[in-house]
Amino acid sequence: MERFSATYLIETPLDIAAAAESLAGEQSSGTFVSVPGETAALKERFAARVESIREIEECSSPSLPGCSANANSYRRAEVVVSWSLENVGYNLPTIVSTVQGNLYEMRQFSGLKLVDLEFPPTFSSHFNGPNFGIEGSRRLTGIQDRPLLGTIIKPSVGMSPQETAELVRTLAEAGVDFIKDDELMADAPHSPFNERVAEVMRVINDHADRSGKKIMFAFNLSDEMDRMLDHYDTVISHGGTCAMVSLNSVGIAGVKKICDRGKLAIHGHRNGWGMLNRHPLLGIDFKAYQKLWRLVGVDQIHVNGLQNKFCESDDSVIRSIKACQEPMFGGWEILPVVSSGQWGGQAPETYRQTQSIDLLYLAGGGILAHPDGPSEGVKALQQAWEAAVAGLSLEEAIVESPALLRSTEKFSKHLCTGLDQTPTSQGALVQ
Ligand SMILES: O=C(O)[C@H](O)COP(=O)(O)O
Ligand SMILES: [Mg+2]
Repeated sequence: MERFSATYLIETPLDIAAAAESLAGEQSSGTFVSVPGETAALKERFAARVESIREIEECSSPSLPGCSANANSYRRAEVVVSWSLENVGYNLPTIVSTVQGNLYEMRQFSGLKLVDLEFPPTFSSHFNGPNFGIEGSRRLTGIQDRPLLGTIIKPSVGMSPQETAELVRTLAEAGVDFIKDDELMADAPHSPFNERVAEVMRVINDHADRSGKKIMFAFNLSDEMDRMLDHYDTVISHGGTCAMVSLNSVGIAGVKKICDRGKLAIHGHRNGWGMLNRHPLLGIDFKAYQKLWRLVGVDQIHVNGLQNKFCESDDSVIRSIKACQEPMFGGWEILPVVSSGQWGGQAPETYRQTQSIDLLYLAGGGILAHPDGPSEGVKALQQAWEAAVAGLSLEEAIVESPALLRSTEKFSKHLCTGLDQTPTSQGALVQ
């Protein structure tokens, strides 16, 4: 029977091999004590296996509270554990409970992070993967030879459907490729979903008729299941091409049901990510996280951005972008969504470090709060990316682009760029 595997970064005061065996036991046929039915034959077939252990380093204090031993030394190691597919079948919620379930609460560990996942080839025929991904998102927007450039409706909450549509009109005239609802706006009393879709799509369809360019708008479906399915149909009936879901709030099964419909590109917003990843010795690394969402079928996924407004380091963002662009089962690329405090000034460094234009690059405040208005904000973003791909630095780019110069004057002072220089000793491990 095929096996799937997970790689963990663990920290423990105990013997590493013994701690890893406890993890494998708790996450398969074992518990805190052996039970009569756990025969040698059953274990042979269903017990998780510790495949490898690579010791990394020792530290003198625990990274997390709640560890059983009061020790002087804690050891860190990378551990690979595998399970037979016979334990779970192709059941994604149960696979998640297997690889990231109760193990996080085990007293044997003072730190535990899921860093990678490997699935056997039959997963590629059982799951669709992204229906659109990078290539399909390009096809739907008609943009082939540069990053897709877009924005987020702001203020995130408080605008009526008509006001939202007016803003969309301005952005359309300015030449934006993509617009999305904020994750805080779904089906609010002051902006009912169906009404917002009707108003916004009228503007987008008019603009497409006149210019031939259809802007992709990611309407935020996130809600209870039946309403999400109804709202999905609303987007289709108005000629929309994309819908957004808050991945962590809607959950694996809900998002999969949406993706399986296969008619709209699905924009995955990962709000709540800090809770899953901010601590270097707890949670899940993006490398593993994005693989789960590719299995679910998400087409576009957020990765923050360089010099973002949050705490994620630039190195971590670059690793996330590259993880999305790495094929899974020989394809299934997912489009990385660079978003968080972006305004174009980060474009040269983003391109220098990724050498890629397969990005959806979003600036909310960075376009809408441009000192000369949103149209100039869009122009600044476009010119920043033209310069970036031509190999220019930001300093060289602003000589050519007055709009980007104005952005630089306004936005660079808002962003902290020193985070990379101050990782903790733990942060240096995995951030
Ligand atoms: O949903 C998002 O991606 C954020 O709201 C980004 O907004 P910002 O560009 O203003 O940081
Ligand atoms: Mg947002």
